[in-house]
Amino acid sequence: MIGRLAPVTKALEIGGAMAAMRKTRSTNLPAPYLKRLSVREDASLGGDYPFNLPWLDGDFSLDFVTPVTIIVGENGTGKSTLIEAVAALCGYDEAGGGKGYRPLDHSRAVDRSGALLASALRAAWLPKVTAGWFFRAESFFSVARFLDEAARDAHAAPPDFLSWSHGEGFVRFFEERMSRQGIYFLDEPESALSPKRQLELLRLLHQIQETASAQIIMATHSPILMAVPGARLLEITRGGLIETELRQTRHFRLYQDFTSDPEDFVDRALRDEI
Ligand SMILES: Nc1ncnc2c1ncn2[C@@H]1O[C@H](COP(=O)(O)OP(=O)(O)OP(=O)(O)O)[C@@H](O)[C@H]1O
Repeated sequence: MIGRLAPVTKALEIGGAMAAMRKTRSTNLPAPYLKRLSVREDASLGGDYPFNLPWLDGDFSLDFVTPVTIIVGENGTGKSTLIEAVAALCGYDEAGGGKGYRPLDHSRAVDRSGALLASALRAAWLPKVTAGWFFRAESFFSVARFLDEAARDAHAAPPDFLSWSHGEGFVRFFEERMSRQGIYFLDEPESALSPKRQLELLRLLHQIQETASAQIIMATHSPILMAVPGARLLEITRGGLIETELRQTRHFRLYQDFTSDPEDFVDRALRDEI
């Protein structure tokens, strides 16, 4: 009797798992889901920040053609503002978190520039996905605390990302969240990660790029994270966003210069010759 029931139980378990997976997937189409970003015809550009960013004009548009899109550029070129704006346009709080999460106290002057810029933009989807996350290193701790409190309120086990080191907590968080279908925004995720931990994130991003199981839009200064095979690398400059390659980025060339002869590099840097 047991022998006959076991396969039935197994089949039920597999059926249950598949049903659960189907429940968390809203589409069988591959990423990218957000296909295009463009400026609304009725947007009034110019004037004050963020509408005066040098690359933003009426013709600005950005096509997403790969599951993983990586945005690079110098400090102050507008990467964070752009990521915040796209995240806000997709329904995320510009302070970071999941949809509907308001983990930060917005009464205390959190910058609204991303949401402001979102009002000038239009998004085209195929299909529109509603799951995902906006990861910002600076708000990770309040988000993690919020997740623990929300789990406790629901009498569930808290995810407890904070009882790990910063880097370990970040990587655990990425592994847990980004294994699900959705759109994920990452703003400089390397900030708490050692180069070795960045490799763990690189592997995860590579898997997402290969399987097209989620869409990632990430701003980074890390040459390791820029190196996801197959991902589209865009450099943000005053003139706009241009497609580039890892070895052409200033970040890569600078690190290459440094590692090939650190003493000479530092010497030149101290004389302000780099
Ligand atoms: N609230 C604000 N008011 C006015 N200017 C701002 C404001 N926030 C940012 N800026 C300016 O807008 C530009 C873009 O800022 P942003 O933070 O998006 O750059 P970034 O490329 O993400 O830089 P980083 O690499 O340092 O994170 C910068 O010149 C910055 O000084």
